[in-house]
Amino acid sequence: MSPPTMLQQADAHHLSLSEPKNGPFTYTDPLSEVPTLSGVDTSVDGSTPIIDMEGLLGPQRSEFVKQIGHACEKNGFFAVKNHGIPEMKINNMLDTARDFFHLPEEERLKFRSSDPNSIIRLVTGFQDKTRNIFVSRQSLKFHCHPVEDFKNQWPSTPPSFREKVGEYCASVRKVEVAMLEAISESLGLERDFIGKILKGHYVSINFYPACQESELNVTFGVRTHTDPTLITILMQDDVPGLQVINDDKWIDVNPIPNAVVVHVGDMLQALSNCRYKSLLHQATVNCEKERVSIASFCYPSDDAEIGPAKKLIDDDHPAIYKDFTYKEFHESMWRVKCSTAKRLDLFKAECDYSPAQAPNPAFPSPGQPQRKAPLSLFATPLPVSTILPLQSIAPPLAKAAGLFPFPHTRPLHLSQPPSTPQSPPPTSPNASPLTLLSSPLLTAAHHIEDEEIRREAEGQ
Ligand SMILES: O=C(O)CCC(=O)C(=O)O
Ligand SMILES: [Fe+2]
Repeated sequence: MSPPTMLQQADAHHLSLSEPKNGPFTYTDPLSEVPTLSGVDTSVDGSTPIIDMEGLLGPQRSEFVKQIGHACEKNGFFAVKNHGIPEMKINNMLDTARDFFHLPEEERLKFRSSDPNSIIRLVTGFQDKTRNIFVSRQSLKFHCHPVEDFKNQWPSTPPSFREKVGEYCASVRKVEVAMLEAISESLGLERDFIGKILKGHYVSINFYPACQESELNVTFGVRTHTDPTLITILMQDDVPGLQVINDDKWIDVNPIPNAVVVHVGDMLQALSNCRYKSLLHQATVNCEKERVSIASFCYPSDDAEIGPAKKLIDDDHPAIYKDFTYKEFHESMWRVKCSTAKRLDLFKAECDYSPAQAPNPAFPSPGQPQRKAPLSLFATPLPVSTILPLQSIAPPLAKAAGLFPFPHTRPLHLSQPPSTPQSPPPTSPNASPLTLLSSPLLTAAHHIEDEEIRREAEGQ
């Protein structure tokens, strides 16, 4: 018998770590709760607002700015055509991404890292045993602005990786800058208002293998989350998979050839004083075809002040958030356990909790022992992957948080109950966000598992 591969070894370790325990389960996150398998409306074509970026360069600019503002406010996302990224660069990027994920696993595993601050890291699929969900996305995440500062740390195989990825990243950066200018203007702010705090750009190459059936309940490509960004620019190949919440419905955002999709992220929600809401989205997997998407996350500099823009605050629109720095937000994201749709709540004006009070497994303070990286973060834990017609829940938690205007919530149900049911405590609609925080009573195994789930959910 051949020796186990690195992934199989890591998987064995993962399974031993993540056996569900009976300890107190203080963390409830309906957004990543078990999805429903039916009863979800998906949209008809035509529900994706499409912006022609060329319009921003012409005499009708203000009209296009208005369209962008409307799409951010009403939908939280829009597609952009004529963005100026040459088709060849897009195809090269998608091909290179596929080539990378078709490399032997040893080659890919060179990039695994437990450090959320590392320049580059590989994250693979995992099983959330508590909820009996398999999350199939594998992703290579890396910093890329300016390209020259980072590309030496990117893969040298496939041999064209650095060149092709560098070309795409440099082009997509121009779109980000142009979009942030238009978005600033759409809020009535100076054109460079958001650009002035813009710092990096981080890419996640997402690879969703084609799935087969297994006995697990549900497979997600990536679970419901918001992105911790100003905006995210997503390029999809031709395989559908992206779904977003819109008007209380999950809708498919099917690929439009050569168009990118722009999402509102958490930082823009804060800056805009909640006028633009961070987009809840997820990705499904496909039975027959693998899928690739390229997410470009643009984020502010560490010391950037991210409160609501002063111009957007008045008696009718009091500040919903305090001023905080991106560094504080980013650290709290790893420090505090809560769903991605709740993490901004810790910075709400009325919230007197300091995220710095929570222990931080990812950034230990001096004297706090460094947690060993859960191998499961990097392992593809299952030889099989599931595919069921995946749909997900409407997010009652987001409704409770006042984030999204859901007139009703859908029931949570499964075609069959999870094999290891674990009931979270009931969440009252008026519960303070702090009821979702981690508890020191949480067992180590839960800690690791939730940490892992959160990393995955954050689109990080
Ligand atoms: O692949 C997709 O369509 C979504 C990916 C995503 O949400 C992310 O990388 O944050
Ligand atoms: Fe995302």
